[in-house]
Amino acid sequence: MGLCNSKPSPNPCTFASPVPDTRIADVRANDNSIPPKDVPKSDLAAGNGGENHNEEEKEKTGKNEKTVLESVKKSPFFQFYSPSPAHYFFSKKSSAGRSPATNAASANSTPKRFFKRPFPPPSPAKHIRAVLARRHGSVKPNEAAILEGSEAEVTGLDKSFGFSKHFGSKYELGDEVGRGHFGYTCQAKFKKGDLKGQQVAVKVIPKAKMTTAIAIEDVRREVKILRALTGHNNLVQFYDAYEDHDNVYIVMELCEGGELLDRILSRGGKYTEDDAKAVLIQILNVVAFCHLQGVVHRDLKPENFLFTSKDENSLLKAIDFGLSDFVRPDERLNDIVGSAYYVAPEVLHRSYGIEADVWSIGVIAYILLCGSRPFWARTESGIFRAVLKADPSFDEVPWPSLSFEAKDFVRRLLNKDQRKRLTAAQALCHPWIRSSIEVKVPLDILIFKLMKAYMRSSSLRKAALRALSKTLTVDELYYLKEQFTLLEPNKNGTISLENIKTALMKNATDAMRDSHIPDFLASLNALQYRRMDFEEFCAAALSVHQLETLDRWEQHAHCAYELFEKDGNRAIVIEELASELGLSPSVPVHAILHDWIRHTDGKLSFLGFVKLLHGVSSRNLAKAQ
Ligand SMILES: Nc1ncnc2c1ncn2[C@@H]1O[C@H](COP(=O)(O)OP(=O)(O)OP(=O)(O)O)[C@@H](O)[C@H]1O
Ligand SMILES: [Ca+2]
Ligand SMILES: [Ca+2]
Repeated sequence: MGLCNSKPSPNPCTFASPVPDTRIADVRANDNSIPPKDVPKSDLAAGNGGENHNEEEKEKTGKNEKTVLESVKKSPFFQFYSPSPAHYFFSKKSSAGRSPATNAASANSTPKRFFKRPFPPPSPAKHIRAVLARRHGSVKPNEAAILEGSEAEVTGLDKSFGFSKHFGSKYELGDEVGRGHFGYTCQAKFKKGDLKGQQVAVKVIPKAKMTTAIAIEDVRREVKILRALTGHNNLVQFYDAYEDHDNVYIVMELCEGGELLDRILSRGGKYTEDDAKAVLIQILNVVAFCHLQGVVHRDLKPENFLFTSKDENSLLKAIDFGLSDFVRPDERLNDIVGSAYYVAPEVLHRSYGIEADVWSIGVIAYILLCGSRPFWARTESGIFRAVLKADPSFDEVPWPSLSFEAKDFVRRLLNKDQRKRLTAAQALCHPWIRSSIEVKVPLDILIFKLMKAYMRSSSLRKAALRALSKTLTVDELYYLKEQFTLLEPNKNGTISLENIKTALMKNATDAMRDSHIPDFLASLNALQYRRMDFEEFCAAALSVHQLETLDRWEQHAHCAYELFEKDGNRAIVIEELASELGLSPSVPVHAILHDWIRHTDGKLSFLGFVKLLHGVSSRNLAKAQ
């Protein structure tokens, strides 16, 4: 484990450094000059002194990080935020259109920002990609351009976005309020009109940093997604985008309460369970909303959530859609992007979807509750190893004193298997969340994915799922009931295809069209001529993979099998079963399905029943062979 201790430090421009992905990291790495008095230098040496340790030693040192943060906080020499010599280089006042190098220190920026490097690499995603590529020795020629794009100046790129060119005449740019790898954000004021004097935030992205077609596309997509996603309370309000010869300007609502990370730090790293809940509910809500629209954020971390005001109960807003993308529920993405501490294992395996965001929320939840990072090491490869192992510790203080539900909640978000992980909407139904606060559960995109699979299933599988749905407990039914209610406006006990479409349209933004969710729904057309009652809905929308994670799964399955025996099981020959399952003739059905059928009476065996519940395809059966 490692402490969440500070803001991003300069991301080394070369990838050879042993410093962990500093997007999330570690002001310590920057301050070589003034170590806090009480803290052993070795513990601070994440960025520069770490080379004295071998990696195991370094990871051990990390275990003490909590104590380190505490002593660091107590120390009168808590100088991590104090200006390094670079401060003098940065200490001029901000003005519009200037190089970010001269913009780092403004009256409103916290001193730690002085440590930001003038020209960090344009994409942290590349950072992760590059590390992996080096490790696997597999940089493909087209990736080489992505990886090295920041170094190799690419000419002939079209850097016009078609945005309005009148930024300067509409807004007066003020002080810098924040900075990331891609740009810097300033306050600005409307110069004239009804809104004269009203404050906004402007993210300025220098075109000089857009050195590859991919970097340009990233900015285009960031604006497209911000423009399309509107109307959620926990999402920063986008106003407009502008450009001139030097920069792109993204104008949005000004959030004056600072980053979630700063608030975590100011509380000494820890939140009470109730305070953590209040933060997590807002994060889960906005992420469920993005997922319903078919948008995956891909860079969820405490730096990318801002409070609207300094108020304790201020609203939290998601920002920075710079790495976001459109994705359908049945689509897998393969580009490795994100921030190392928060990246999900399946992203490193290059096959992921919206579930990756929920993993990152799990990491945030873990940090909120205990003040430490769940996956920590001093090198990038060490962090990736920890992520891939996906075995966060719940043994150390304060975990033993936290509630069982809190731990269960975090565990279910940090499930290594993306199919077993809770969705954002499901997480809002977790007993830990709903025990103390009444939460309005949003519509879950997972429902549509599962219903689609159900509609395409054989009658035998539908019967098996029905049997399983009858074994669900009140807690498990809570989420399904909530979802059903959202789809059932007439409260007549059944839903139709029309109801589903209406519910979606009610929640739709332009992003939903761009992510092709309506096309995805075409598969539910079989519902056109009939309605679905709650019982069938439960069978259609339950996730077998998720139920499998429960301690009582065995009981569920046996109980369901007994029900299936009474009402659904029937004698079936292997060929018929194969055809029911839609297996292709190339699958050696006798070898595979032999044990699925009970030899005494030719009906489905328990093994066959459980396999059927999971759903089979020729492909996964061939793989299992
Ligand atoms: N609407 C806003 N109101 C106030 N501050 C903001 C706003 N948007 C961004 N900021 C500040 O600017 C910082 C950088 O913005 P943002 O995260 O969008 O940039 P980035 O370059 O994409 O960052 P990253 O390095 O995480 O990719 C934020 O962390 C925050 O401190
Ligand atoms: Ca950011
Ligand atoms: Ca970003």
